[in-house]
Amino acid sequence: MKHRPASNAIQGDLFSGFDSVVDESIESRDKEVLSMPDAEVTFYRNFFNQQESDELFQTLLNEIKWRQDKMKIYGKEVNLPRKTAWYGDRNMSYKFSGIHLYPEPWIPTLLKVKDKVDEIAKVNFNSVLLNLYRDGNDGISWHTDAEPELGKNPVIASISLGGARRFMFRHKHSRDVKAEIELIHGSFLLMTGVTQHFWQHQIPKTSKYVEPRINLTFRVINHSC
Ligand SMILES: O=C(O)CCC(=O)C(=O)O
Ligand SMILES: [Fe+2]
Repeated sequence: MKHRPASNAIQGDLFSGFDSVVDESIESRDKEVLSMPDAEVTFYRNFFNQQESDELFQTLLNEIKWRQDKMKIYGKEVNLPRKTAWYGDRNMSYKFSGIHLYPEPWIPTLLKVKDKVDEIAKVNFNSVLLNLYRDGNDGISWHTDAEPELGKNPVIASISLGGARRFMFRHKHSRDVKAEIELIHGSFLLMTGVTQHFWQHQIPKTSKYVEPRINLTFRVINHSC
């Protein structure tokens, strides 16, 4: 499977409405600091090389216990438009609607990814949420990653594998302030600081043909029992 296009990692201008998109004075050639107000967002486009990314995608597709979760819309239960999974430390649980949820235990492939992500983010992540977008009908609608369990300024470390998808940001106080990046195979997007206070994000559905995509968002969940 070939996922990485030669050059169009970011389509056209990364952002509309900002003069300077990428801070080029940064130490690593592969590290791009996005110029967004009220945010700390860094993008590493070649975090994993093509071969590593291909292998990771296949292994995770086969080994993760993908679940079809449901959500309530106007009182009606419908399938989430993606498959999901949650892995993490055993001593951790997450209370949701009065019930305790426990993560699946880490598997070696996830721990390998976690080590590399921990090192760059300088965080010891204790859980990862995985999303499988089977095709363009799958997506995730506008939200922030701001559950109380994630603490005041959550660090969200997001790895993308498989078909590239648009990742859109909109400012919570002025919705016409927007940003967008294409999350390509093997890339790493790191959101820190006050980002979740000011910006929502989404992966829009698309009628264009897109390859399946796996996303991993590493998180630190403070609540434990
Ligand atoms: O798939 C992505 O890149 C984003 C997923 C996401 O925002 C989430 O799981 O909270
Ligand atoms: Fe999110």
